[in-house]
Amino acid sequence: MSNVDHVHQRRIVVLISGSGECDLISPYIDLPSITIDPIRAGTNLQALIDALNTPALPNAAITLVLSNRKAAHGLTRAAQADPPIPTAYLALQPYLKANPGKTRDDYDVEVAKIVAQQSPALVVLAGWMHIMGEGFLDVINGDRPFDGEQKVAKPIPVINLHPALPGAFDGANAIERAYEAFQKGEIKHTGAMVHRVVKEVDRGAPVLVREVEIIPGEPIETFEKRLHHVEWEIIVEATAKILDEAVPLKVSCLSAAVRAS
Ligand SMILES: Nc1nc2c(c(=O)[nH]1)N[C@@H](CN(C=O)c1ccc(C(=O)N[C@@H](CCC(=O)O)C(=O)O)cc1)CN2
Ligand SMILES: NCC(=O)N[C@@H]1O[C@H](COP(=O)([O-])[O-])[C@@H](O)[C@H]1O
Repeated sequence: MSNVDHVHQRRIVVLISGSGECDLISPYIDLPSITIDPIRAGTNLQALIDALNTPALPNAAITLVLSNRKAAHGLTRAAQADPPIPTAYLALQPYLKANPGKTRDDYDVEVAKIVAQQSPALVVLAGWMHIMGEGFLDVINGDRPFDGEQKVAKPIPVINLHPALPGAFDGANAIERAYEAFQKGEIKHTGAMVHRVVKEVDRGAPVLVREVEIIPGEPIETFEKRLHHVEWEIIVEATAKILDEAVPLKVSCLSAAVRAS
């Protein structure tokens, strides 16, 4: 299923990073054994796109995909969705270069402005590799204006997909770090989670946590493939869960019915 008319759909904005290397990676075919960077292939965005308006993710629309990497393959995935999903690109260093005197905080506010203008019910970080500062969080929480005096009417929930268990491997490169820790006998398994986004990186309240085993002797590529499959499941389940909290389906359908009458 795809993104359909989002006039009456529950609106989602997805943030991604990534590169353009991974045309061969899809949520529904086995990850190739070749060593390409699966961390930024947009496969979790694809899982969300494919779940839209199915029983897994009913009455929902992705109204924007924003990337901080121009070559992110997720931008292609969004453009190839049916109907195409609008995309945007805004990276920190080009922004600072183009706006002398502006700061990382200004960049974070600009990201929040782009997001807030979509009036989303939910923001999903699906491989977004930029630490959000207070500039973003304060705008999204309604504590700071994003355009003149304009503030978001109520806090917009933000969730992040992270390939580790709560408190285990915060930050970037968690998959590799967990695999190495297993080889050293420091952990018996790892996992993946979706958590709420707060200022402290990867320390927001878990929304969905799923353990992933590491099999002794298996190469990292095999382990990583198994972990990504888990991620593709939990990102859809967690998105549906938080979306239902933000805009209960009965309310969303009722408003659609009223508009249609
Ligand atoms: N305030 C928060 N921002 C973000 C969170 C969060 O929980 N709170 N989650 C991250 C996602 N993430 C891990 O899940 C993560 C991504 C990136 C980094 C990081 O070190 N980023 C560097 C730049 C790295 C790069 O550009 O490749 C940085 O921002 O300077 C750590 C953790 C998303 N944001
Ligand atoms: N710290 C954040 C982080 O590591 N996020 C990770 O980026 C990948 C994105 O994959 P994708 O581009 O194929 O969706 C995912 O493995 C996700 O857990």
